[in-house]
Amino acid sequence: MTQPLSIAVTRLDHGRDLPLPRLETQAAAGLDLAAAVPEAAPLILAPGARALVPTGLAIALPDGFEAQIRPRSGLAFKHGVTVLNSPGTIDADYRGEVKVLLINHGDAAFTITRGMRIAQMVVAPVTAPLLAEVDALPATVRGAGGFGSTGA
Ligand SMILES: O=c1ccn([C@H]2C[C@H](O)[C@@H](COP(=O)(O)OP(=O)(O)OP(=O)(O)O)O2)c(=O)[nH]1
Ligand SMILES: [Mg+2]
Repeated sequence: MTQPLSIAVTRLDHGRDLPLPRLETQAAAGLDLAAAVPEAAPLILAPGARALVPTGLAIALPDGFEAQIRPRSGLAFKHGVTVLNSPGTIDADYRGEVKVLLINHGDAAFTITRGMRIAQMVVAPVTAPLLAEVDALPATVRGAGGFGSTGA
């Protein structure tokens, strides 16, 4: 069983009445994020349009972790609505509102209502990369081959 990781969260004024994100099933990888758009003003995403959707949440990840904002496959499959910058990156030192950059790749307008689950947030460990410049890199069989170099 995976050890739970405690993450401090605050609900901002415009998200106060929305439930905190939770794992929808026992071993789900992502916490579903809900849209904190006003009840009286749903956000209408025209075909081809994008929008930064508020979640009403701010978090403080422990050092050594990031959060990734990923699409929900159901929205992508049924409506062509996905996360434009997927996976969005939430840095451990970010204290602003978690926002979701959605794009409508579908051919119909998509309406985002308050509380609609629009994306999911996966928390993952990161390294602290320290670049060490060298004159030559260690040789490998692949070398510089890439972008289809092994065939179709
Ligand atoms: O989908 C996203 C992506 C980013 N962020 C917030 C958290 C993240 O820590 C910060 C910066 O994100 P990123 O580094 O991807 O954007 P940038 O264009 O490089 O902006 P910055 O110069 O602020 O780092 O914006 C979100 O709320 N949602
Ligand atoms: Mg950045």
